[in-house]
Amino acid sequence: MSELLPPPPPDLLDGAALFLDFDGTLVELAETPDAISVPDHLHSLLDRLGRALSGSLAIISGRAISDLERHLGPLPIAVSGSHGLELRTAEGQMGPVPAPATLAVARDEIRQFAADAPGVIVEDKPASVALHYRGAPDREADAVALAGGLAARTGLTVQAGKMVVELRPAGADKGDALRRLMAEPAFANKRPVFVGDDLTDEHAFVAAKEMGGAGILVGPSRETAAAWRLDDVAAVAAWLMAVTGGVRG
Ligand SMILES: O=P(O)(O)OC[C@H]1O[C@H](O[C@H]2O[C@H](CO)[C@@H](O)[C@H](O)[C@H]2O)[C@H](O)[C@@H](O)[C@@H]1O
Repeated sequence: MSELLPPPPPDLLDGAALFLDFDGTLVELAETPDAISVPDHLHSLLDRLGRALSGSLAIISGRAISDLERHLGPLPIAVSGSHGLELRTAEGQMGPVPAPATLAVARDEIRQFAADAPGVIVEDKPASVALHYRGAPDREADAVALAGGLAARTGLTVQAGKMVVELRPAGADKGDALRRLMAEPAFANKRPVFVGDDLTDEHAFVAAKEMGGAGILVGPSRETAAAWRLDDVAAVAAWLMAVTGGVRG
């Protein structure tokens, strides 16, 4: 049970490869996907972490890589987007997995639903479509039911998140992205540490644990595969800043 999860120890990143989630971990959640504010310290923090960890640093996000770079600028580190469906390493880009034809059906029906639901937002990604109801929480049950019905009809998978349901092809998840990145030379022989807040991050917590590392849950306690916990985005930044100076790569 996660109730008693302690904060991560200061030496956790010694000999580690670090994988960071984005929304709710590096940036505060906002009313809409585009309304986030990237903290001023983030670029220098990522830069310092990358050097301290000898390059074994990656972002693994549910956002599309192009969307991440729209907010962060060109990323000089390894990155996975769309919950593991897209991956880019120093050697180049893999994916996204080809969008199945049924995704067009899901996009259409989700757009129709949103057109009649003020506050609901549709986010198109290369191989998936997300339906955000943070702006209309009373439509959660309808959104979840629509996603479930579409999944049953199209064979797509539902990815639930914070005030969002997403329809995506089965296949790679964040855990798979972590495993694939750990096979890259920059990550070889390291111990993976994944930091994340959302349900989609549980796949990566499991993968990190299986590979001899650990997960850090961000936010309130819940049932989780993570071993450590930090309270919020500010606590993540404070911990990363505090440990960066002392990391022995
Ligand atoms: O894996 P992550 O990097 O944490 O991305 C997860 C999803 O984040 C975004 O949605 C969430 O953040 C929005 C901005 O704060 C918020 O408005 C929304 O309610 C959250 O679900 C992003 O838009 C999604 O594509 C990501 O899958």
